[in-house]
Amino acid sequence: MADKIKDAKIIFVVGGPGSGKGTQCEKVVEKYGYTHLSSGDLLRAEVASGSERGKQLQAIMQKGELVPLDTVLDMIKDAMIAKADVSKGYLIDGYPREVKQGEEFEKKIGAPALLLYIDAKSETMVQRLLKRGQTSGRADDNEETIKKRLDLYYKATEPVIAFYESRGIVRKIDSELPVDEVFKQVSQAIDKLK
Ligand SMILES: Nc1ccn([C@@H]2O[C@H](COP(=O)(O)OP(=O)(O)OP(=O)(O)O)[C@@H](O)[C@H]2O)c(=O)n1
Ligand SMILES: Nc1nc2c(ncn2[C@@H]2O[C@H](COP(=O)(O)OP(=O)(O)O)[C@@H](O)[C@H]2O)c(=O)[nH]1
Ligand SMILES: [Mg+2]
Repeated sequence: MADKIKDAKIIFVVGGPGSGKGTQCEKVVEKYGYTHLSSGDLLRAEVASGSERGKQLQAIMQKGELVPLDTVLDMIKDAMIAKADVSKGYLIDGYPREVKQGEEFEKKIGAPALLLYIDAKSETMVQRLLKRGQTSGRADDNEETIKKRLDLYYKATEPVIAFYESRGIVRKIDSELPVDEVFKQVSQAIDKLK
C-alpha cells in the first residue's frame, strides 16, 4: 500500500504555532492541487469523534505537549494512502515536530523533496494566536498554552530545520509580510521543484 505514495512529492511545512502554515497551505492547495494534511487537524478530528483515544489526545494537546509519535504518524500515513490515487503531492503541515518524527516518517513513508520553513517572530505568533483564539474555539489558543507551545517549538522543532538544512531542501519563508507576499515566496519554492 505504501508503495503508492513512494513517488509522490512530499513537502514538510514547519513553523511555530500561528506562523501561518495553515493559511499558506490552503493557498497551495488552490494553486497546485496538492493534498493538505495538517497533523493538528487530524488529531482534532480524532478528539471531535469522542473516541477513547480522542480523550487522551485532548488532554495532551490542551497542555501544549506532543502526542506519541506513532499516533500522529499512523494518522498521516492513512490519510496519505487514502488520497494516493488523486494526489499530485502532499503538504505535511505541522510535522515533523522533532527530529525523531522526521526520521520515522522517512522510514515508514518516504523522503521530503522540500521543507518550507514558515518563519515569524514570537511576538507576531502570539498576537496571531490570541486573535485566532477569539473565534477558533481551540482549547489550546489561550495565553498559557500558547506559551508552552512556543517553548516546545523552539526546543524540539527548530532543530528539525537544521537537520534538513544539511540536505539542502530548506526554503525559509518570511511570514511577517502580508499573506499574498508570503505566498509569492512559497510559490517560488514550489515552482523550483518541477
Ligand atoms: N505532529 C504533531 C502535531 C500536533 N500535535 C499536537 O497538536 C497540537 C496542535 O497542533 P497544530 O494544530 O499543528 O498546532 P500549532 O502548530 O501550534 O498551530 P496550528 O494549529 O495553527 O498550526 C500541538 O500543540 C500538539 O499537542 C502533536 O503532538 N504532534
Ligand atoms: N498578518 C498576517 N496574518 C497571518 C498571516 N498568515 C496567517 N495569519 C493569521 O495568523 C493566524 C494563524 O495562522 P494559521 O495559518 O492558522 O497558522 P498556523 O498555526 O501556522 O497553522 C490566523 O488567524 C491567520 O489569519 C500573514 O502572512 N500575515
Ligand atoms: Mg495550523
